[in-house]
Amino acid sequence: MILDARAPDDVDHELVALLHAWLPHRRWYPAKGSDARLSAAGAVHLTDDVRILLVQVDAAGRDVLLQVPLVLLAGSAPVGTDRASIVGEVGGRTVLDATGDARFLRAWLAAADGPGAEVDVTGARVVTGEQSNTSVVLPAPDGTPVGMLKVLRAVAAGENPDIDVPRRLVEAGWDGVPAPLAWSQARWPGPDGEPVVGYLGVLSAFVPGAQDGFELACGWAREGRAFSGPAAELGETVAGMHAALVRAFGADPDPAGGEALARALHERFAWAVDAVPSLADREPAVQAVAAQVAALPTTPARQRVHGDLHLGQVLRSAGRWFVIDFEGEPLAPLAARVLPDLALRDVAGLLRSFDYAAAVGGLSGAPAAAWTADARAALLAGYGVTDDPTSTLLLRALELDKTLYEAVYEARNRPTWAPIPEAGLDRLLG
Ligand SMILES: Nc1ncnc2c1ncn2[C@@H]1O[C@H](COP(=O)(O)OP(=O)(O)O)[C@@H](O)[C@H]1O
Ligand SMILES: O=P(O)(O)O[C@H]1O[C@H](CO)[C@@H](O[C@H]2O[C@H](CO)[C@@H](O)[C@H](O)[C@H]2O)[C@H](O)[C@H]1O
Repeated sequence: MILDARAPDDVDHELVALLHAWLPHRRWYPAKGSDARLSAAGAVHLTDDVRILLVQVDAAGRDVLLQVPLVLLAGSAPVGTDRASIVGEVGGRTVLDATGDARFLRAWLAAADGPGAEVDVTGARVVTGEQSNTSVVLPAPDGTPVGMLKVLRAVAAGENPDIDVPRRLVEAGWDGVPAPLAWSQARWPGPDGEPVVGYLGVLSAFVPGAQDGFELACGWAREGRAFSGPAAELGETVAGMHAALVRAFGADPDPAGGEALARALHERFAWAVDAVPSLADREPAVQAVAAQVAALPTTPARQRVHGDLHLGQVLRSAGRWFVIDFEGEPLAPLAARVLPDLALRDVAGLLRSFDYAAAVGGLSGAPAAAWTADARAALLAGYGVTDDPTSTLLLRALELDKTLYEAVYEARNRPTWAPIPEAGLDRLLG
């Protein structure tokens, strides 16, 4: 079923006024630190007291349509309500963030497509953490977690790789991804007023006992324990994922050689300098890497990839790795995130993650270098990357590209972590 958004009413406009104060403190708010203009683009009325507000966020250089599910309660918030979920008050009604609310979840599941799952919405638990979206654990009636609902925060018209790709991977027979169980879509007026359809969220099979790969790696780094075993298995898992992506979506030969990649690196650099002007003095070194890449007569075929693979996107359960979050880089436009790309981009993303895990795990200097070197070698061996000059250069260029992205990401979201990509640039640019 496709849910239709209604034109915004007076209550929606009042709700947006309330959100001015609440949204900037949400981890998933995409325009932190900039002076954004918020407006109501429409609302899906799930029940009389639950609505999904679609909020247009216009910030310098960024237009995002945000999904904000809200409950409007008569009277004050019930005792025990998490303070962070209280948005404010409108017309004598208390406004709550609805993502973990049984009323919202019941209505969401009733409107969703897919095989579905039997869940007890009253036992829902919102996951807190470093997220671009909001995830909710849903238990079965016996209390065992059965599904993970991801409420997408930035919504966009068209296919969503975070739903489409896992579905296709499961169809291609790959079991390294949690299977999508239910997904929901809405229709709202697009920029030219014509209706467009996009995804609101997806419920995926819950991976029991899963450990976040980043937390796991940070823990091992903190203990000074070599990560080569899990890293090698992760390399094998990613190789299996890439093979399944080719089965599902095919692959295109690369007619442009290294020039296309070099151009993309220049563009990434210009984008990064625009956001973080202090990067400008890296230009000669970035250009030198781009020039080497441009001289490559051929590069490997392009295929669908994960696009933002890092240790926070992999889960370890019962000695196996699972890959999640196929949304691509949240700071990139959707059209760019679904283009075929070099499979090595995902490998480079994981290599970057080892730098983060070492730093967050408290390692620096020679112990950090030794820990990351060991994990890197194991990942590359597990994946099957050979150390020929072309692969080495491609990986360096792709790591550089990712590090520039991270410099912008950290400046916008976690400025205290900005030294991690900064050190990465020092390493990659010599
Ligand atoms: N299917 C799942 N089973 C168990 N835990 C999951 C599942 N999917 C996600 N998670 C947990 O939720 C967190 C956030 O999920 P993710 O898809 O990365 O969201 P986001 O796009 O907001 O970053 C993950 O780090 C992981 O700990
Ligand atoms: O998981 P998301 O899709 O929200 O990805 C974004 O946020 C990530 C951080 O949560 C960010 O990843 C960077 O930090 C990680 C540690 O927190 C590290 O493991 C990654 O290597 C590093 O890139 C990701 O870049 C961003 O798109």
